[in-house]
This record gives sequence, structure tokens and C-alpha cells, in this order.
Amino acid sequence: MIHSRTAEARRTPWTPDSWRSLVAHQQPAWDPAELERAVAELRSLPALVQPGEISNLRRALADAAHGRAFVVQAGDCAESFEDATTEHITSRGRLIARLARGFEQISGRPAVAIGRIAGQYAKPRSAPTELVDGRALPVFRGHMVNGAAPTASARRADASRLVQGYYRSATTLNLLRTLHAHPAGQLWVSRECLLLPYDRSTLRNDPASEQWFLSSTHFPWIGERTRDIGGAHVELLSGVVNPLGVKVGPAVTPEELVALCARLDPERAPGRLTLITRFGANAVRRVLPELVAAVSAAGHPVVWMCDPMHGNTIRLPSGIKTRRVADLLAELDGWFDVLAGAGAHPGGLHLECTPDDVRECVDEDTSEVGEQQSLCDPRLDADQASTLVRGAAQGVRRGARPVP
Ligand SMILES: O=C[C@H](O)[C@H](O)COP(=O)(O)O
Ligand SMILES: C=C(OP(=O)(O)O)C(=O)O
Ligand SMILES: [Mn+2]
Repeated sequence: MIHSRTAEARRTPWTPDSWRSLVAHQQPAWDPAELERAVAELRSLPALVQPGEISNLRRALADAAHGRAFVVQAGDCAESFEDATTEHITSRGRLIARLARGFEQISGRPAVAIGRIAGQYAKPRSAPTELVDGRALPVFRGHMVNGAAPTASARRADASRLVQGYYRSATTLNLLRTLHAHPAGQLWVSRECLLLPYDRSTLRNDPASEQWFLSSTHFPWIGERTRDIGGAHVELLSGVVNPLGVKVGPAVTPEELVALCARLDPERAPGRLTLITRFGANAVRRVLPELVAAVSAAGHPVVWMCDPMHGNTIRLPSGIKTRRVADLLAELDGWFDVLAGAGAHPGGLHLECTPDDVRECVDEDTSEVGEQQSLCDPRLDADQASTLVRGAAQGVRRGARPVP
């Protein structure tokens, strides 16, 4: 990532639009008139989540920061508009709830269940274009931006998709609330904060507290490619009261991470900030110790969450992406060991998974990979996801009951 280093000293006060003067990474080339129409409509539409829910989630995440609970955050890499159906939403909600319950049964620690769902429709990409039959096409950026079909017309950024995505998020969340609303098993929703005009148009001011909140998800996170401290994503989310996640890859320096914590968690409030680390099995033991030491020394009570998916992606010669469960478990093991060594609490696990019958990730042997049905990254199937959750639950138990 290219970092624009806006000097802290030059920072003007936060407003819902203060991000506009800053560099915005990973934004599609919208048609300005179409975008204006979409955001005008979105700004008049109801909030999907309410401030009281956001406070409750912050409390649950504070428990995770203190080692009294553990987050199980899971779902598709990219949700599909076509999958916003009763059947698909129900099976996804059930899988996440089942993973959380399975974690609790093995670990004895309460789980905070968060879906990558009800709005996970936008993707950051490694390159803006891809070659299809020798022709460069804009890359697929998620259904809130364009279509996945490899044609120029499908790949055009279409701002009316922002509104379609809002409505699909609303119906998805509505069904999830019906299925998982009881207080003990509440399912929270999360997504990457990526498309800034959408996020801006779903900011709302809570009249009771006069605080701003992002009303289109409970738990937004900033991706590895957009966590520029001087960039627009960090600026926009710094001013909302939602709990925030930040993805952190192996190139981050301790100084950079502490600066991000200072921007996003200036009050050092447990539950405010979750650091979702995604280093890869080979890097986690080398990179994580210094980061945990620096963040702890700076006094930020973050939730440390392990995303074993995004640092372990393998691109096969066929072009298909896959991941080996063995690598994911190795990263998870290293992550637990480092946190235990640093005296920090393991706070959560972040997975890309699906209840559908797929073979996008393999146990060990990459020749076993099947057709990639995912719109973006390879997902675990339900059994593979359970294996990871079991690994996390066992890691928590090991930490909770030290060997004499
Ligand atoms: O989760 C998403 C992917 O890791 C991200 O979109 C990058 O994918 P790409 O390298 O295929 O662009
Ligand atoms: C894009 C993603 O992750 P990262 O930002 O960590 O690469 C993702 O979670 O799908
Ligand atoms: Mn992904």
C-alpha cells in the first residue's frame, strides 16, 4: 500500500465529510451522476442497526478484550446478491451460530457470534484489471460495484448497485433477526468498510447521544489495503461509535500499528478496536510478538483476532485460489503461542466459510481442490470451519488452564 502521511498536526476536526480531502484507496470509477442519485436515495433510507445494539456489541467485545469471551466472526469472502434468499441466509446464519456454540462447548468460554453478512458486497483487489482472453477487463469488485461475469458491460461500476446492496442487507438482516434475535444467541453483522460514498450515506447521528454511527452494519472493519493512517477509510471510521476492526498484514510496523490504535482508539476503550491479524503461517511467529508488545505498551486494550485465511492464500497454476487447512491451523497455533508468551488474551477467530458443499479449501493436498464457486476467496466448508473453531477452542482451553 502507498501511504499518504498526512501529518497529525495538520488534521482538522472530524466531520461526516472530512474524509473527502484524503486519499481513498480501492474506489471504483463511478459515473458521477449515477453515484449522486444513489447516495441521495441512501441518505433518506432507514438505519439498519441501532445505537443500542452497537453499545451492546461494544460491551461484548470488551469482554473479549479482557479474555472473558471470544469472537467467532465468519461468513463469505464476498456475499452474492443472488444468495440473498431465505434458504441461503438461513443456512449461513445457522452455520455461524453452530460454530459459535461449538466453540463454547469445547472452550467453556462464551462466544460472540459475528457474521460477515448483510452487506459484505464490496471487495478490495490486488490489481484494478485482469486479463480475460488477452483483453484487460476491470476486475470484479463485489456485487455492490459490478457483475462477476467476464464481460466489459458486467464489469462497469454501476452505482445503482449500492442501493440494491442496501436493500439486500436490510432483508438479510431482517431474516437473521427473526432467526437469532434472542439475547443469549444474538448474531451480529459485519462487513468491510470499503465504498466510502455508501458508508458516508449510511452515517446517522444518534439524537440521544449526539454521536455519529455507521447505521449499515454493527461492526465495520478496514481492510489491509485501505488502512492507510492518512487515508479516507481511517478518517471516516475514526468518527463513528461502532466497534471497529482493522486487518493487519505482515508488512505493518509496530510504530504504524500503534499510530493506528491512537487514531481509532484514542480513549483506550475496551471493545472499541479489534486487530484482525492475517500474517500467514510462516510469518506469524516472527511478526506478531513485537506488535503485541508495542500495542500493550501503548495501553490499547484491543481484541486480538486471528484471521488465518488471508495470509495463506495459494494461487494454483490454473489461476484458482485455494488454502490449506494445515496452514491455517499452523497460523492459529503460532498466534496462540505468541499471545500466551506476551501475556495477551486471544480474543477471536475470523473465518471465510460457507454451509454450501464446496471444496475450495483443501486439507493439505492442493490437487484435491474443486471448482471455485466463491465470488472471490476460497472458503472453508462447514467441517473445515469446525476444525478451525475446535483448534481455537482448544487454544483457549490451553491458555485458561496452564500446564502445572
Ligand atoms: O478477500 C479478498 C481478497 O483477498 C482480495 O480481494 C484480494 O484478492 P485478489 O488478490 O484476487 O485481488
Ligand atoms: C479482503 C479481505 O481481507 P484483507 O483486507 O485482510 O486482505 C477479506 O477479509 O476478505
Ligand atoms: Mn477474502
